Amino acid sequence: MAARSAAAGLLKRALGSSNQQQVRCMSSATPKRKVAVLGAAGGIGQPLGLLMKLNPLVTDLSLYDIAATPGVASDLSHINTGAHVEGFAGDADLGKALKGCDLVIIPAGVPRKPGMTRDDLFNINAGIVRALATAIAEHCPEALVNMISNPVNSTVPIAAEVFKQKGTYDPKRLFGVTTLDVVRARTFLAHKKGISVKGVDVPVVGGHAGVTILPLFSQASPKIELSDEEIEYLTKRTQDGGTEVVQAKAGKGSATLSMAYAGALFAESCLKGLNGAQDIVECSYVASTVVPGLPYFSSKVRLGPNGVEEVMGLGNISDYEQKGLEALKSELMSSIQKGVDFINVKA
Ligand SMILES: NC(=O)c1ccc[n+]([C@@H]2O[C@H](COP(=O)([O-])OP(=O)(O)OC[C@H]3O[C@@H](n4cnc5c(N)ncnc54)[C@H](O)[C@@H]3O)[C@@H](O)[C@H]2O)c1
Ligand SMILES: O=C(O)C[C@H](O)C(=O)O
Repeated sequence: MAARSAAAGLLKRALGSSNQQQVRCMSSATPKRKVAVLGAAGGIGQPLGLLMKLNPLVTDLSLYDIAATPGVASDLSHINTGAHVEGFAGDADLGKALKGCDLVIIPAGVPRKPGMTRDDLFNINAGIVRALATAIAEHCPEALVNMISNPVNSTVPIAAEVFKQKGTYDPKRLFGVTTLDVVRARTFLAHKKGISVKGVDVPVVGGHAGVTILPLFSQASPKIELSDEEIEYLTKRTQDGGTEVVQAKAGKGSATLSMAYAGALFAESCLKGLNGAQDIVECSYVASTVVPGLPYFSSKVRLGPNGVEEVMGLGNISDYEQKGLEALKSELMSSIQKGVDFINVKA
């Protein structure tokens, strides 16, 4: 998948060659791209802002949070890469933060503590996402939206319903970010088999919570023989990856650094697609007809100038994965419905 080369690019940039980058960024061949991070002062928002500041595809970086963004923006603005950085704090500034954006990344909202499910975040995060989606519809209706805020299985339908009400909905432009599941599946597979993670890829389909996360190890590349026990272990570990971090952080939040990395990979692929690159494929949770009865589903998606150019099917999956697919349907559907109802059903 394209994310692999993007990963190499991110690392190369993070390690140096920033002067070269600046020159490339200013070349007339690179279109101007404004990217906003909403929730930019948070655990994900700050390192994600850093990674976007290092990305030569970003010409303007708009950092928004309810507070503290001027400091984060001032800090990042001293880095000698091309992106112009501005910080915006509070409701009154949200419109300015969004105006002219090509891509809006949303890691705003509360994270889990041990013992919580992602759905336990719904009551707080649903309202935050509704407010941010409303502002996007008003100020940058054509931007691509990368939704990180949990529960992703519900926050994507929430944003979609807001956009529908505002008359701006384009299913090609709204993405639930599930890249961290792919990043984990690659890492866990490589570790388990004692091979280099370079070049390892694993599609992950379904949604982004517990059993709705369905890694397809039968489609891993390179082709790797796995026993039933290994598949069971790797599947569970990928599904529980977020909980593993929540428990290790012991009350101090959930994955932030690995999420910032994954979010930056996905955002870079979106920007490359917008800029006309061919064959950029990522897994993402999008409006879908891949599984009848599930209006949103994560699968491989081909990205391009319009956002989603093609939602790809599941391909051949193993009997074990087919069982996993059956097992995720009811939970995923009820999370989707909960998001839809939050916008449409009056309490
Ligand atoms: N999709 C994924 O794979 C994935 C991975 C990790 C975390 N997450 C989710 O990302 C979210 C953020 O996690 P975090 O660790 O960065 O949390 P955090 O608490 O460290 O940061 C969240 C930030 O959002 C800000 N915020 C709150 N309301 C806002 C609003 N209305 N507008 C703008 N900003 C607002 C807060 O001020 C804070 O700075 C959580 O919901 C978490 O569950 C998703
Ligand atoms: O697990 C969480 O709550 C955060 C995120 O969804 C993750 O997968 O790390």
